[in-house]
Amino acid sequence: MEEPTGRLTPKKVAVVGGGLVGALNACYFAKRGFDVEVFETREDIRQAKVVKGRSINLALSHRGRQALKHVGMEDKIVSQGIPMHARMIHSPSGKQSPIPYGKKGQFILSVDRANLNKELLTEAETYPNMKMNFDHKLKDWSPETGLMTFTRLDGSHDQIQADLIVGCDGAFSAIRKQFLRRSRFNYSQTYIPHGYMELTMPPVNGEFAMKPNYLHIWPRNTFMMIALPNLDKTFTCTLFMPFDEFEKITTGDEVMEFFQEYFADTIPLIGVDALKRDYFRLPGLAMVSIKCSPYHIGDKCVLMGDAAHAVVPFYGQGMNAGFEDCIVFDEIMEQLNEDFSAVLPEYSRVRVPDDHAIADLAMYNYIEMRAHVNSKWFLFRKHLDNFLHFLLPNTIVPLYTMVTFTRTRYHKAVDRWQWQDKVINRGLLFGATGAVLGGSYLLIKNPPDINKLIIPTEKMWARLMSLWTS
Ligand SMILES: Cc1cc2nc3c(=O)[nH]c(=O)nc-3n(C[C@H](O)[C@H](O)[C@H](O)COP(=O)(O)OP(=O)(O)OC[C@H]3O[C@@H](n4cnc5c(N)ncnc54)[C@H](O)[C@@H]3O)c2cc1C
Ligand SMILES: COc1ccc2c(c1)CN(c1nc(C(=O)N(C)c3cc(Cl)c(F)cc3C(=O)O)c(Cl)s1)C2
Repeated sequence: MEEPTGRLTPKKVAVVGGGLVGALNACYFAKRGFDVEVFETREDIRQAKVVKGRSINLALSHRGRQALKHVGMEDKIVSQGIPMHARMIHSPSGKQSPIPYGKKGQFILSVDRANLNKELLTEAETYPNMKMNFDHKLKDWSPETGLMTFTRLDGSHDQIQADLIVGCDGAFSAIRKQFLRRSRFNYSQTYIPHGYMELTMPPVNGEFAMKPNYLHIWPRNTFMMIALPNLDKTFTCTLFMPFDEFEKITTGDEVMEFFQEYFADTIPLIGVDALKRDYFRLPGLAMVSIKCSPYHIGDKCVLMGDAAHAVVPFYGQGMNAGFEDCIVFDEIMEQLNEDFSAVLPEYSRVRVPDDHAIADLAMYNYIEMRAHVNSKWFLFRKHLDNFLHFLLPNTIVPLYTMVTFTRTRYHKAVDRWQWQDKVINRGLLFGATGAVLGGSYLLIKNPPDINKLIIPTEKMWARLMSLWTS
């Protein structure tokens, strides 16, 4: 808009949703000099006693760190996180096997969700061209005029106009509702049959109950638990289980039977009374996968974060992907001179394939882990990945390495992984064929003395199998 002085007044950007992505996005737009207003339905969480979150802690990896770095927040957030250099796989017998995430110095971070959100809100408020509006729930908005209607706790309404509306209002986005009414808007939503429940593992004599710099995993096919460390020396354990299994456990004794069968080593660490009490504190929570396209309407509105792509957490990438949305959008703003009519369609064109790829990957990993992954298979696959990467570092890069430790576009990481899988499978096939052919040739050329062959006895097989399953 042109002021009487001829000076251009900054365009107004409304960020709807002051969660992790909204708070970070507010910093990105404010840094560019826009007049930014954040509208968040909750009260200011920095004043709240308890913050109800979807997960108490999260894994922050490269993509998320790069996004934080762009607004000068990486060092502060990393300093408040706990490095996890490896996974620690817990077998049913309680055996613990570490698998490094990569080379020395390659680690992911366990960060506290509420603290991260608070830090980002506080950083956003340091910009003079920023206005925070808590207790503002978006009820409706018009794609034609950009007029938004917010309701307050006291029942009053606010009507707000903006040049650009950025929908960061999460998986059940109110902004996205207007998209659903439009022709050629694609939308899919899948609830998975598993739910999750968080349990706390307290310190033992003031120290972590388990080794702290690991992402602890108890892979049990249908069931799985993971544990991430917190700065207060507790672990937040997240139990993943089908809802119909959650519903079968109705008494404290049944909780104990279940944990004795699947997660016996955690019982003394979480505590019997705490398990019996906390298991019934909240029901298992649902996990949904949402994909949609395009992410924009005209030059007026764009969706980012879970509002655009809610993913199941089985790659630890939801927040990292949402944070990366902010960098990608900002890079396109730079390329196209902040011309919203060009930036928004280009953002959809570039970002939709990548966010859909990570949504598919996370769902694939959920199905894979539910079906095939127990502790032995998990160990085998990760060691195989790391071995092949060691052998052919520039040819075989594990998928999780590309996803977690690089900014390789998600869809290109999937393409590369599918190519690698073909190469490995062909290699294994040729290798096996070669071994069979070579072995047969040698057997024909030099037949063995049948009397000297060691035929495994029943007892030997039993011993072998007991070793394998222990
Ligand atoms: C169990 C679990 C584990 C996870 N682990 C990881 C992990 O390890 N690593 C990772 O990267 N990601 C993880 N995630 C995903 C991550 O939590 C989300 O991707 C991330 O929170 C998305 O941030 P967001 O800001 O887009 O949405 P949200 O965090 O949902 O924030 C949306 C905000 O919008 C506000 N809002 C909603 N509706 C309105 C409205 N109508 N008007 C105004 N405001 C509104 C909400 O109050 C909220 O503050 C996990 C998720 C779950 C469920
Ligand atoms: C707070 O709640 C949650 C819930 C789930 C997750 C996280 C935090 C953090 N998560 C991470 N996943 C990866 C990963 O790439 N893969 C393939 C894995 C996937 C699963 Cl399911 C797993 F158990 C281990 C790995 C692993 O490789 O360690 C990371 Cl790397 S971090 C999953």
